[in-house]
Amino acid sequence: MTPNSIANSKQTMTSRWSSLLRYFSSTRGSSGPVAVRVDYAPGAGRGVFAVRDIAVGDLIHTADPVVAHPALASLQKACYYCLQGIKKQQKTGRLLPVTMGSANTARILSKLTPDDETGHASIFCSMSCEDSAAKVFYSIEKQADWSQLHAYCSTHGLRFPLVAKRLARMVASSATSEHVLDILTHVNLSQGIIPDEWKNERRLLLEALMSTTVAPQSFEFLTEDWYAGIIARLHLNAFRVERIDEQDAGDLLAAATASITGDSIVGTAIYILPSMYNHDCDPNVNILWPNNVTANLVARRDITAGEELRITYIDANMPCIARRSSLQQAYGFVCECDRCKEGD
Ligand SMILES: C[S@@+](CC[C@H](N)C(=O)[O-])C[C@H]1O[C@@H](n2cnc3c(N)ncnc32)[C@H](O)[C@@H]1O
Repeated sequence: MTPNSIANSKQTMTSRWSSLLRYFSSTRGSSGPVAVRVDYAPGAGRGVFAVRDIAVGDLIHTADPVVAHPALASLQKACYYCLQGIKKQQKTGRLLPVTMGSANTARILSKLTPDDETGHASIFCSMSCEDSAAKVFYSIEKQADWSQLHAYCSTHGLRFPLVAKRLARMVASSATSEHVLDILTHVNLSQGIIPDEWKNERRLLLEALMSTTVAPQSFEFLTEDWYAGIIARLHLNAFRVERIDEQDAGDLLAAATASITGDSIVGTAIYILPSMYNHDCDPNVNILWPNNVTANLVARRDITAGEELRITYIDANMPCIARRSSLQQAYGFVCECDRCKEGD
């Protein structure tokens, strides 16, 4: 690297950082002015901080994902675009969005492919979701046979390749940039070597995309390095979107715990601002999905201006040793929160 290119890359980082901060400073809570800023958090990289006092139960801000994908097991139970729950009315067999309670009938559109091993159909909760999906990914998706990639994910219990699949289609249709996740932190590959599993997933993805009528040049970005960069970021930043049970709805801790431990996973999503939140085993913020894939960041207790806002990445009800080992394994850090220090 020449001194000039170093200066340029620093400038790019600085301007990226300030545009990110500008974005964050325009993020408003439900009640009142800007509630958060992103700054350096000692010992944990970047973090999110309160810029004003926040009361328990306040919605601090909402966040829409960069990309999301329903779990394979939820394909007939959630909107293929916004992940809103959909249930079948017993009497009529009509499909209704779960949270809206209206007669807005969801429609089964078409099978992903006629010979899709999963046999699932994609369902949208509204015309607007169907239109948005068509614009950003669905028109390309409908042309391809995803059975091999889906079967691979089912067999190996994988969800990240599905998110990468949707992101690749969004990039190919210019709905987003191939660099959209660059700003997020990522796992470091051992000796920089891309694991064979990731190479295999990327090959299945590329083969399916290449079988569409889209010009092959549209997928030039989909190199092994690009794919590895996406998966490496999903590992540290992706959220499991889970439905809040009605009985948990009034209890924020129960709802947050259910969203981490529950087996009713609706899908996987990746966000920018929520990915900047660090972990604490006694968090002051919950991340919840009351309706669909739009995340709600809600205060778990009264928070003072300047305090760092933290969520929990794991089931905080586990014993200390289990929590620490799970954080170390999945996120690569040793938790030094007050609870862990006290061995609680
Ligand atoms: C989702 S990111 C959170 C934002 C991150 N700090 C950043 O700069 O982008 C998760 C990573 O943040 C760091 N982190 C989060 N919580 C932490 C904590 N309690 N202690 C130390 N590091 C933490 C770890 O490196 C972890 O892999």
